[in-house]
Amino acid sequence: MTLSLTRKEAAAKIMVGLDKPDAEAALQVASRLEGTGCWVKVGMELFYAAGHEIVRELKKIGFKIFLDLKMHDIPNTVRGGARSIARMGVDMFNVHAAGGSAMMQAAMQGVNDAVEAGEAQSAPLVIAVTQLTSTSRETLNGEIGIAGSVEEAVVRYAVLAKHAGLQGVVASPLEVEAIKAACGEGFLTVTPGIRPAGAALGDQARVTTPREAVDGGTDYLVIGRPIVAEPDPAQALESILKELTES
Ligand SMILES: O=C(O)c1cc(=O)[nH]c(=O)n1[C@@H]1O[C@H](COP(=O)(O)O)[C@@H](O)[C@H]1O
Repeated sequence: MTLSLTRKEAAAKIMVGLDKPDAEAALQVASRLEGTGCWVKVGMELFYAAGHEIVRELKKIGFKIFLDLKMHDIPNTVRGGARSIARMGVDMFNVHAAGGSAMMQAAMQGVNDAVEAGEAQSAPLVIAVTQLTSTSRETLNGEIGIAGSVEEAVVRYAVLAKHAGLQGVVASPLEVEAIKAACGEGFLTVTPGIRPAGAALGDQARVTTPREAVDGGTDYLVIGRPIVAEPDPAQALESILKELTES
């Protein structure tokens, strides 16, 4: 089914991955995206270089922020990490489902700790990375040692994340239907592995176009290089929005 979205609806689904080496480069792109209504994602490259300050700057501009640090550690460490993240006032962050349910529950506890102590005004959404979108079935079976299809592995992690109390998962758009069938429509799917027709795949293994991802029922599309590595990021975002608003 082809879903017809307004421009506002389409923009609110897009999370632009600000994968840039420093604050200056990130803010240069962000300034071009200001006012569009899209989210921004701050990942390891930018956060390890520019830390809390870049999060503050992006919030000041008015962006909703997905802090993508993919925590994966013992429960006590993740609980403390989640509390620190919640204090920063981001809207969403992620942990690895492979850390198991005690670790994921600890992330939720860390968020509650911050809210109850009055350190965070509201609780960020917490989502779990299932299988990285760069992972193919060959890698899953042959290197990581998990048998079966990628979809089976993703759904198993999604169910675990749901039972641990998380609000959603990161997966490829190819697995959204199966995740929603197993975890319910309200369980969020955040999907990288988005490539406009003809764009280079790079290291991504499980991909769809923006239109296919939306038609497949995803909640959020994470898009990095097809926007931020283009000479004109605003124009690149516009052409993706155009694709999503045409029925
Ligand atoms: O958690 C993520 O955001 C993530 C999970 C995943 O499985 N695959 C994945 O690509 N990502 C992130 O999504 C972004 C995708 O970027 P592009 O491949 O450049 O569009 C990167 O910032 C990745 O770190």
